[in-house]
Amino acid sequence: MITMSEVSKVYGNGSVALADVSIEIHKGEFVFLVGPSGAGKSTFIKLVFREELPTSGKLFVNGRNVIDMKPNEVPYLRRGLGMVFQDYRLLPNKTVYDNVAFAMQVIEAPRREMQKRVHNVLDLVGLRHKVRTYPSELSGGEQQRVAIARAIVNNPAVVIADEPTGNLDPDTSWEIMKAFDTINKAGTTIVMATHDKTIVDAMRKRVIAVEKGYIVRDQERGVYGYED
Ligand SMILES: Nc1ncnc2c1ncn2[C@@H]1O[C@H](COP(=O)(O)OP(=O)(O)OP(=O)(O)O)[C@@H](O)[C@H]1O
Repeated sequence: MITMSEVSKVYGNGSVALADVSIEIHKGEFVFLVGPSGAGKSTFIKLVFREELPTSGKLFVNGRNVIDMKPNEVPYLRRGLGMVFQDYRLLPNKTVYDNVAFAMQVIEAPRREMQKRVHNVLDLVGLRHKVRTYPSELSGGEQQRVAIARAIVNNPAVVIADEPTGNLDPDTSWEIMKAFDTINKAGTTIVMATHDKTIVDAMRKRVIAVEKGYIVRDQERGVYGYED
């Protein structure tokens, strides 16, 4: 699914965000990316969906060569990826239905198929009853569940989440994690950057720890490994 070989990323100001990272993430895995602030986790995620390009190395995502890709191939790469961010990034002037449907409209899905799929993914995150609601009328946890529904509506092979529970209280964070776990059990690969020790320690998934741009630990059924 994701193969990085000797990937480095140095930003224009000289910051080394990733250094010589080689890693393979397989279909169906659930991977936590952990590490101190500024370690390189968000950069890792940005490289995968090609918001940033590596300075050197090789990167393949869903069988696509991310580095040599032509600009018109980038939308195809991103269609195979679902993105979830800490700040939800919903469109404030669209209803829950339209926020989720929007991702399907972009690929010009037939209307009936779209309605069915949007309702299915909203069921999956427990929010079908909110279809006509606007984001400002929802709690943070509900907004994040809408963002998760939007991320999976096109059935991506991989869902990438950057601190998805960062703005949520512990109980709500667990609801969000249950949604991710359900999606993963249905076969979708999940890569999640997080600072949430409680969640990582309880879930016992693969843990990749990054420090100062280097991978310092890669553990099956791992733990968070840092004090909060
Ligand atoms: N656009 C940018 N330009 C210059 N330097 C950057 C940029 N983005 C990130 N960096 C630097 O790269 C390093 C890695 O940053 P990154 O955001 O990937 O870390 P992180 O592990 O996600 O941190 P956090 O947990 O705080 O979100 C840091 O030193 C950061 O200051």
